[in-house]
Amino acid sequence: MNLRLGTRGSALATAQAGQFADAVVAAGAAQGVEVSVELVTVTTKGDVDKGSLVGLSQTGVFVTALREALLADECDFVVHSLKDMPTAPFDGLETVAIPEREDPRDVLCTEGETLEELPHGARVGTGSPRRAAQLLALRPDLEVVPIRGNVDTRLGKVGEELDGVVLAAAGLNRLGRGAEATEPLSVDRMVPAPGQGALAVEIRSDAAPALRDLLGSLDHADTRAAVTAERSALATLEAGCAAPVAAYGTVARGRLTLHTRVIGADGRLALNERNIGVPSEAASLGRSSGYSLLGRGAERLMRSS
Ligand SMILES: NCc1[nH]cc(CCC(=O)O)c1CC(=O)O
Repeated sequence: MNLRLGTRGSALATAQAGQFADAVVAAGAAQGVEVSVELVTVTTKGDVDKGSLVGLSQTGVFVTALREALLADECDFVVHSLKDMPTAPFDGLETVAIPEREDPRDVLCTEGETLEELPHGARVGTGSPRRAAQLLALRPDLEVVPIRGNVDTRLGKVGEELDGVVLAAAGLNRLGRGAEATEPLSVDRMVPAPGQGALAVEIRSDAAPALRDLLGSLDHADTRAAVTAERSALATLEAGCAAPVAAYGTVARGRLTLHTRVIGADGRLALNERNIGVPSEAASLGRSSGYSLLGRGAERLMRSS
């Protein structure tokens, strides 16, 4: 089977596409099918536009061009960072696999100081309202500096105009730069973005059964349940990935635990919900967590940012 995998051209996107392509080839070999995967680079509006990420990402610019290329049969499947995917389903496409999640945590990258050790008023860069608010909750004295750009650009500012940046561990690891993380921030201190560290693999709804089976074999049930709950909380809150909404689910011993956090822009007020359910009802667990937060005033808190 000769397959075309559509990917963005950024270093992170091509790294994760390449790693996933290797996994597809290995899955084929395990099933006795010879598979080759060719990467097809698609340029997205998010790669071109130099404006602020906030607002842009909400409309899923990173994702739309890949989906259009898939619908136009320029490729056979695409891989997205699940974190960047809008929660609304997309007509004509389906998520055939959510592979096992990478490290879901955010990490602080500095010249050696931990978050606690950074000097008073240190400048820490992030373009994410979720990271900014949680940073301020932990260290109200910090100056959070809005930045965007690829991982390389962000890391390059450390020791220059910034004392540190916060990035996703998964992105650094996929780029082979995990050693540049100074301190992983625990999922309780810095609750991750819904879907952080996970990938979503999409195919056309009319894809051949052999392709569907091959890619479907890479689905990881526990990851799928966890991110389904996280994203359903996000959708219930009617928040995009630029909102100060964090959600992290885990499956252990047949139970799905979901921690959802909505936090005001200055970090002084946070609402937390911790809910436990079963993986088969992940979506409803996320929904009830979202509704509880709305009932407790989450909407006003989200508007404050
Ligand atoms: N919004 C950008 C983005 N989308 C996915 C990742 C990498 C990690 C992941 O899969 O969550 C990143 C970079 C980052 O947030 O540091």
